Amino acid sequence: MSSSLYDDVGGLAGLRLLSAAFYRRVLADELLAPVFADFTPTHLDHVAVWLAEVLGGPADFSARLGGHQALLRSHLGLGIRDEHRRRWLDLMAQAIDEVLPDRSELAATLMDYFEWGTAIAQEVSQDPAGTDLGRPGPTPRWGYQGLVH
Ligand code: HEM
Repeated sequence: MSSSLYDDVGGLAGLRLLSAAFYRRVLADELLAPVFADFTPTHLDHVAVWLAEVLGGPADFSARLGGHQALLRSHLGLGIRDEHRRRWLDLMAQAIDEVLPDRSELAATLMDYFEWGTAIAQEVSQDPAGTDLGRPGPTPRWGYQGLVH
């Protein structure tokens, strides 16, 4: 109960498995594959490192991958539509089901984060590449009670 989401998903190894299960689905999906046309395997690893930081693990995305600012910038210009976001969430729910321990509170909490985070990604994606995002603040942290900060 007092453990972090990071521990409960199995740390970075668990998040890599989740990321791989998710992108296997994304790249086979006719709606999302074109959005991810520039996908590279580093993307998979970067998503795992981002999630580790958000879920209470090491702050490596901030330390070596550009932090919150870089995460937001990755989505500029993508023009994500509602149906893209819904499909993204469907595929993530399937990936969670496939690779994470069978714990409904953990899955529900992760999906709360993904509902919140995908809305931000969609909003940012309407702005063109190169838009100045100002100072977005530190990487958000998510726990069993929702947004920590
Ligand atoms: C909580 C929600 C999300 C998280 C945590 C997330 C995470 C990330 C991360 C970490 C990157 C950078 C990858 C890298 O550095 O290589 C990225 C890029 C990207 N994201 Fe997201 N993302 C989210 C939502 C979405 C949604 C809803 C879409 C579209 C439906 C999307 C589409 C993309 C695309 C197309 C890229 C660039 C791909 C590439 O560089 O090959 N993301 N995302």
